[in-house]
Amino acid sequence: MIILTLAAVVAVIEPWILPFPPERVQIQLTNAAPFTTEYLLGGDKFGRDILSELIAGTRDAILASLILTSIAVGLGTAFGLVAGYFGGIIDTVCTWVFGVLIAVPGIILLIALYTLIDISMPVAMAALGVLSSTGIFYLVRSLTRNVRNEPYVDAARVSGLSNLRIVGRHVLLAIRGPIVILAAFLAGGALAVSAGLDFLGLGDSSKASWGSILNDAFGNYYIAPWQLIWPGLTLGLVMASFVILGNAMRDAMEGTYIKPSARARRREVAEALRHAGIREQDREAGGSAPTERSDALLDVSDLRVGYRNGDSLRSVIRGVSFQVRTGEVLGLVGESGSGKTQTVFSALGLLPESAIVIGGSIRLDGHELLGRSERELSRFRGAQMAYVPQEPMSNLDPSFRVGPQIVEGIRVQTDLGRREATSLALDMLEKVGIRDPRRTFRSYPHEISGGMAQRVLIAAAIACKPKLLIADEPTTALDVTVQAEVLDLLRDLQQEFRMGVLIVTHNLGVVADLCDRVIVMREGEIVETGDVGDVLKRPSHEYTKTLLDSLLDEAEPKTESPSREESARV
Ligand SMILES: Nc1ncnc2c1ncn2[C@@H]1O[C@H](COP(=O)(O)OP(=O)(O)OP(=O)(O)O)[C@@H](O)[C@H]1O
Repeated sequence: MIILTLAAVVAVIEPWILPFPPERVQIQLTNAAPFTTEYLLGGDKFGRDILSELIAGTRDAILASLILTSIAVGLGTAFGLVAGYFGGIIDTVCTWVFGVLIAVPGIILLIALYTLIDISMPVAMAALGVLSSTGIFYLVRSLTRNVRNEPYVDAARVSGLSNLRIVGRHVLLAIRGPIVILAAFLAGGALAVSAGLDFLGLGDSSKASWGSILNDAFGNYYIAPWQLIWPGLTLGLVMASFVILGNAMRDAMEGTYIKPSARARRREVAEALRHAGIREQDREAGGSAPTERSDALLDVSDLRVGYRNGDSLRSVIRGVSFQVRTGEVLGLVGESGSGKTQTVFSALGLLPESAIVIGGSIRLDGHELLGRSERELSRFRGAQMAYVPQEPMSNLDPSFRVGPQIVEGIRVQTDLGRREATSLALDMLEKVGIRDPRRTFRSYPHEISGGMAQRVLIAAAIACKPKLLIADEPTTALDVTVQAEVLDLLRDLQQEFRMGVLIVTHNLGVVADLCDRVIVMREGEIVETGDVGDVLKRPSHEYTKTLLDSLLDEAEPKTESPSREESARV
């Protein structure tokens, strides 16, 4: 860091600190030894001061490094983010263009350009920057693909943030570590390349440069071998400083890159299948045309969702229909894999790209949600429907303090200024039972407990007073005492705000505690629905009885469902 700062300072104040003009020749000091004459580092074979030449070459060396690195990082990062985040055709085009760039032999091209049209150093470095952006592009693209399905990115999407903001703030911040490190290595490499070109005599011969000093010393090797030391040492020290800086940054930022979750990896595999020729969303569903109004707040009708499995389509939601009314709490229960999350993700617009909505409709307050673009959906999320996820910790962006994440969502959904949004966020934190809202507001996610993180997410979800709150297993990741507190909190808030609540759970105890009505799902279908009291007292389906039995046994709900034949007998 000290060496790099020194080099940068020398580059700026170079004209004022030169001991001698670098081109001044004193024949009597030709090959003068270092520390013996007025030339501190000695004289070169023409009688010029080596120290003055080194100082004079610093500005161009740093400039070359800056131009190449900033163009490579700027281009690679921008296109990598866009390709990785949006995928599809944008990704295909970007990957193709950068694939072509990677095949261009940069140094040979530069030598040809220098020889044929005598380009200037900044132009040469800019051209090399464009060619070097491929490494950054592929790095950023792959990191972005891993991060884009992380729960906290989904959470940002659900809170209504635009894609630009999500990419610029949440994704870029999560992946910044590796980019900074690669940029430091690129900067060192750029120095070597520019010195190498000058060494070959391709640069501006009227100006002193580190490469040309090295070249002069090399030609004079048998007479004054020590002349190689100074340019070699300067180049080596600055390049090594860049590499050490890169390593130090990697150590400092270790852990800031969030590893892809199993879910994200599963999605990537599915996405690869889609690229192998699988059709995108089936547009039979929904559409954005206005539809007839229904009394229900959320009206899901004949929803069918599937995933391509080789040549066949595997249905995971098979004709699901239900309604959530204003002020009502509806529980969605079922064994693992029964389709609860896929159902609520269909409403929230969070299904992975590989999902195919085969048919049906989901209306929120009379407005069809299926088939809408991200931009259109963001008008509904946050203000109209909000989401409380299963894993509170992974739904908070670890790079930001808790408070600004709530404020950000509020400001996107309302006209409030920063100050008012901050005060609303603090009020909400207090409302969800956080004792010291200001302290929590200023904390990073890793500084708060899981229960507190879930309270924070509930505060963020209800801040804009949504009509519908969707909670996906909101207590599963919490310990038992905290579970009860969070359920109490949800009940109180639901009554205070008169929200419709759709709560996903595999736990009939939660249903009994919180819900007015319940839907029991199995293998993508609804097998039983009704008022909680009726369903729990007189379950009509064998599978519901199995779930109830496991609850009464005080055991985990059984995940083995009765066979279809057995169910059919009921
Ligand atoms: N990306 C995907 N690709 C293929 N199949 C998927 C994908 N995501 C989910 N599924 C399948 O959809 C079905 C329903 O999954 P879903 O996550 O909705 O279940 P769930 O009832 O919410 O289970 P859990 O309680 O374990 O979260 C499962 O069989 C699952 O394997």
